[in-house]
Amino acid sequence: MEGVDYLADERKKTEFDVEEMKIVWAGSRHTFEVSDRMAKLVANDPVFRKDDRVMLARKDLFKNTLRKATYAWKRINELRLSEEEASKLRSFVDEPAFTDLHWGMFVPAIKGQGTDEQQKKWLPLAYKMQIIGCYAQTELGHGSNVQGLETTATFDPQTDEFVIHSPTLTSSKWWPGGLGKVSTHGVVYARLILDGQEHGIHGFIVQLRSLEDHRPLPGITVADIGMKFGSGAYNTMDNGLLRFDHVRIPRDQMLMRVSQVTRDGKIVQSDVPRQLVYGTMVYVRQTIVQDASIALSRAVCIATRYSAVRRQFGSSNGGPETQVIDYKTQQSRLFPLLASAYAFRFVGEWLKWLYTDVTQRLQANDFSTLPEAHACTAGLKSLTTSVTADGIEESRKLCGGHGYLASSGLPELFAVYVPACTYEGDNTVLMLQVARFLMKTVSQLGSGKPPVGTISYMGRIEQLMQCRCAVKKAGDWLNPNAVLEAFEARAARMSVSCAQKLSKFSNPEEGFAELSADLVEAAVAHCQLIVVSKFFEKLQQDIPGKGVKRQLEVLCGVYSLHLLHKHQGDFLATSYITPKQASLANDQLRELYSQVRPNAIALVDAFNYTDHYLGSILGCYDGNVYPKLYEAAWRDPLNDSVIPDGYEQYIRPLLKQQLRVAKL
Ligand SMILES: CCCCCCCCCCCCCC(=O)SCCNC(=O)CCNC(=O)[C@H](O)C(C)(C)COP(=O)(O)OP(=O)(O)OC[C@H]1O[C@@H](n2cnc3c(N)ncnc32)[C@H](O)[C@@H]1OP(=O)(O)O
Ligand SMILES: Cc1cc2nc3c(=O)[nH]c(=O)nc-3n(C[C@H](O)[C@H](O)[C@H](O)COP(=O)(O)OP(=O)(O)OC[C@H]3O[C@@H](n4cnc5c(N)ncnc54)[C@H](O)[C@@H]3O)c2cc1C
Repeated sequence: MEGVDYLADERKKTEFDVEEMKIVWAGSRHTFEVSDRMAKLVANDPVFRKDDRVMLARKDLFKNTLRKATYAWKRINELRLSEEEASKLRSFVDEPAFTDLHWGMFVPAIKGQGTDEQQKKWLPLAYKMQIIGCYAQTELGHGSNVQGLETTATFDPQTDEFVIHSPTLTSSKWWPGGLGKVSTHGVVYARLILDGQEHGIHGFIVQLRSLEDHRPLPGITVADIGMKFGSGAYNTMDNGLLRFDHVRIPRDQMLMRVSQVTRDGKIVQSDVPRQLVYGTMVYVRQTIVQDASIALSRAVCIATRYSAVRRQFGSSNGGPETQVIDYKTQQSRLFPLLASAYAFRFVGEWLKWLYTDVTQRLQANDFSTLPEAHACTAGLKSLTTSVTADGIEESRKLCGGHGYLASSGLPELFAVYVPACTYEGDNTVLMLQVARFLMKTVSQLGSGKPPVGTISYMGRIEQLMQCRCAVKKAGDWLNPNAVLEAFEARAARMSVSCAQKLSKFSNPEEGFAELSADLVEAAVAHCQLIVVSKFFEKLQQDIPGKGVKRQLEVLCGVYSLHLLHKHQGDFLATSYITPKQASLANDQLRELYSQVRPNAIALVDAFNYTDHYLGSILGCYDGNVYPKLYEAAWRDPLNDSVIPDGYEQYIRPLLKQQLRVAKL
């Protein structure tokens, strides 16, 4: 029935102020209002319909995306939206497109690595979309190993130009989003060669297509790399391949904030560290952490609402069956994901602050916090995307058979999201960067330079190596200090243990390679500690609204104790806790699930997602799932006719043949 709220009884159980929780989730009242306005604008505009996306063939799908992206740009200009509003509007359109790379990587690369003059020349064109750009770094042969890229940029002093060339098949650029069919320009990463000498990887602005007729410029071969995982999903994006045959660009199109090439072909290094060539990746990793909480919360919202609607078993005296959300097994799979979504939201907020802080310091030539910013963005990108990708798949299973239907929204969400574990740095490769940072920190302990920021706990290494958990009863695990010390001791001990093993190798690189699986585990422990500690820091803020802080305390407990339970092997092996204390943590966790239960629907309502954005029948706000599933089945093109196409050609002859066999 239209207008009936099938989840009304659930909403009546709520013990906190949902409207205030929406503000906490959004980050501020202002952000909430902007998001809410942009989400509704998109949801109410039929051009942004997306329920037919998974049915479209690639060409139609791609053209449809072009239509939506250009219409979104038109609306942004007509309504004179601010940068913040425009970015929100694009995210609610919820369809990967060339514009993501243009705004998300091409523009930031020029901003971060271009000189003032270069920014003045290129940014106005990019801001008006008079040129469209991509980020062309990865090649067929190398993605993770950026130093291994093969494209060359050779300076020709005669003409004052760089010659961009792809010397091998494996040097073909491969994957850049927006490159395949749309981009007119790219920031292309290549090995700089001056007078026969190599000078490492640098970024160059290269025009790829004519601004008149969109044809590739002379010497350029460009195409789409083909279909990717899933239907709909990331196939809206034209990931591309690109080859250069001695393509010439003016010298001033090398991005020269980090190093400059002079008219006579000499390289001049500025004070800026060379790692800033990787700066765009640091920026995007930080945004990916913020996006992880969005993707996970969408999946959790769908699974939570459906778990309250779905009933199986347990009817007594003809009464209703049990809501599947009441099964402890369902809660133990669902509520940690709900808590993780909130945890990632807060750590993402903090990481954005850290990134802004490091950017301001870099502008003042203070490079001291760059290694920590790299380790935090790399590690948290890796941790949050892995948990989110697994969490979306778990949410699908939490919805039983119906979760496998495209109309649940979960298969497409998974297919769109899962490459986040690979792009912007493979998650294992990134955790190894964190491990390097940790090993360096341990080796410098006692050098008189105290570790700061997220690594400051290492400054108390002696205490952390010796302390023992003081928990005596389950409720003691609600004490933030007990939880924090447990995570600090576990992380510190795992790092020190790796460092001790490493010191036995005469060749440290060999040791690092041999111990890399243990090192990744130590890095994960460190990153989980960061997330837990940022959740506790959030709770120290003034949080208004009836019961809001209390709910967040419960979720923080669920997040940290479920990690403790899942990784109890680490905590036990490092001898910080006893088996009895591990068991008490699990008892407390079960108790916390009971406290989440009456608030579960309100906790996902606080994400404030429109039905359009969720794109899921199972997750619709009113919970009226069954009639909607039934109607959606009838909308499938296979049901356009009672007798399917192909009946005469295949089914009829088959049945006839079986008849003949039966007669024999
Ligand atoms: C609104 C926004 C929307 C978002 C839009 C986007 C949507 C998303 C769409 C999808 C878009 C997908 C788009 C895409 O996918 S774009 C392509 C993304 N590609 C990658 O992420 C490649 C991954 N590989 C690397 O980053 C490097 O090559 C690594 C790091 C693995 C090694 O590298 P290398 O072999 O050179 O280094 P080293 O290990 O010898 O270390 C040397 C030193 O450098 C330091 N170091 C290393 N890296 C950094 C750094 N970054 N900042 C600061 N420092 C750094 C390091 O700590 C060490 O320091 P020290 O120990 O010597 O002191
Ligand atoms: C959807 C999508 C969009 C993309 N968009 C862009 C884009 O816009 N621009 C762009 O330039 N690139 C883009 N990429 C490329 C992406 O950045 C790379 O694929 C990514 O960095 C991983 O590199 P790789 O493919 O070389 O993986 P590989 O490094 O080949 O990884 C293969 C396996 O080897 C392991 N491995 C590799 N090195 C090590 C090591 N040192 N130690 C231990 N294990 C290791 C990895 O863990 C992984 O299991 C995109 C990729 C995808 C999937």
